[in-house]
Amino acid sequence: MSIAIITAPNGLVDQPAGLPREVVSQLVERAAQAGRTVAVRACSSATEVVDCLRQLNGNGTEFVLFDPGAHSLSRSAIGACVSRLGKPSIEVHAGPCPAVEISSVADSISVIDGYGAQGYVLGLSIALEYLGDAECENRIHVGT
Ligand SMILES: O=C1C[C@@](O)(C(=O)O)C[C@@H](O)[C@@H]1O
Repeated sequence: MSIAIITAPNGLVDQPAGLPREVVSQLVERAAQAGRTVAVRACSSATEVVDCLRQLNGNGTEFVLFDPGAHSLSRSAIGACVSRLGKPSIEVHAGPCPAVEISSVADSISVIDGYGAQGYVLGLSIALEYLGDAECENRIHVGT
């Protein structure tokens, strides 16, 4: 029932750990509207990202948004880890990212880069649509 969001160390400029509080609120609210939950993990090292990904096995996570960080070696290790998970995923980068190793990751839906923390909000919309919730959400009308 849930979407895992894993951020990398220094994934956002001027934001050493994790996502801004208002972005987390947007993510939680948007997922809740669609009857889902988000689990946001701010990692402080590539090892932690890998550990987080491993913990997603069999815990009900349906979709993964993740930032593999800057280091190319750890990026490929993280890419392999996501591939092994076998869950649909989107790689999110705050800034433009030249290397897209994730294109080789099984079940990868997309790569989002250059939208800062809002990239996760965009990623969540894509994830919810992919999981088939967008239609259900549109059945709720507030106002006219
Ligand atoms: O957008 C970026 C830049 C980056 O990809 C880099 O190569 O430095 C590292 C990512 O963690 C971050 O999200």
